[in-house]
Amino acid sequence: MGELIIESYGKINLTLDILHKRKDGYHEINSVMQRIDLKDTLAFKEIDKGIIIESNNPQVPKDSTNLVYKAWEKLKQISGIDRGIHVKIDKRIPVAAGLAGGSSNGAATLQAINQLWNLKLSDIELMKIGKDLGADIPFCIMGGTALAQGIGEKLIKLKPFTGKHILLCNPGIEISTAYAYSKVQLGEERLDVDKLISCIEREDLHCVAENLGNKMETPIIQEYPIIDKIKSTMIESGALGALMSGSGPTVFGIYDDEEKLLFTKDKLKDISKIIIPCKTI
Ligand SMILES: C[C@](O)(CO)[C@H](O)COP(=O)(O)OP(=O)(O)OC[C@H]1O[C@@H](n2ccc(N)nc2=O)[C@H](O)[C@@H]1O
Ligand SMILES: Nc1ncnc2c1ncn2[C@@H]1O[C@H](COP(=O)(O)OP(=O)(O)OP(=O)(O)O)[C@@H](O)[C@H]1O
Repeated sequence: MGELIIESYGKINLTLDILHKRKDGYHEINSVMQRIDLKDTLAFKEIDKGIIIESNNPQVPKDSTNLVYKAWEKLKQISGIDRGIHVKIDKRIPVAAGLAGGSSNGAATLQAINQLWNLKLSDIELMKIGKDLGADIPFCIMGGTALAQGIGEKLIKLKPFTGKHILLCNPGIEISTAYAYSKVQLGEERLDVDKLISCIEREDLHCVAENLGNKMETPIIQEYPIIDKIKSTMIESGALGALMSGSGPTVFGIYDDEEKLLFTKDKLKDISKIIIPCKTI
């Protein structure tokens, strides 16, 4: 039996407003999410029973806490099919970095098993199933550019914002998503998400870069000032805008010019080891 290869893409949040905390502990958000071409590659092979997870990155859990495991378990339960799977994760997306690496692997697994077991579930159905495993999974299935509301599962497709030069820089700290949410100051002040959407609709890159925002950024920077240092280095070296993505700590810079991106890459070398150029897709 051959392998089924699925590419598992990361995301950035161009804007992330956090509205309030719900009774179930989750937060309502208003966020523009964007797929990037930084990806893990997952290779799936059917086996008789159980699940075996392998990865080139030792930070990736191999047990039931892996979203790949959770996706397999959920589809077994829904379909009544009890077949095994062997998954090799070639990890390139930094772990616990605000880039939805785990969620994206979970989404890829739902899509892979849907094919392997011939379940004929639509993307909408997979998104509904995925939402209970992780709030970012529905977007990882949809991809592109989208407005995400609710806990992140209510998605509205936006005009594609593709081919933009992005530089990612991760200071090598892991931040748990639950922790980042717990640090947010909930208040009346709102980010202008509509403005950002209008910039995307007009294909105005400068306008997008000027209207980036993330409610998690200030409290996380208070704890990890290096994030601010990365942002200012990007801006001083020619980025149009820079922001922490999701729950952090990865910072992304937006560029209109690849030369400036490469110049920044050089400037960041002394601050961080993880510097990744990519593009929006
Ligand atoms: C920060 C973002 O990446 C922005 O896109 C997402 O909201 C996080 O999505 P995720 O990592 O898929 O989150 P989950 O794995 O579902 O949740 C992890 C934890 O984050 C918190 N959480 C998550 C999503 C949300 N809308 N509100 C929350 O309060 C909850 O404490 C939850 O227990
Ligand atoms: N397939 C996976 N790849 C990486 N981490 C995973 C995976 N499955 C579960 N995890 C766990 O999830 C935690 C968060 O990792 P992940 O890379 O998803 O963070 P993130 O990019 O901040 O995600 P998000 O933006 O969705 O909050 C890790 O600490 C890890 O233990």
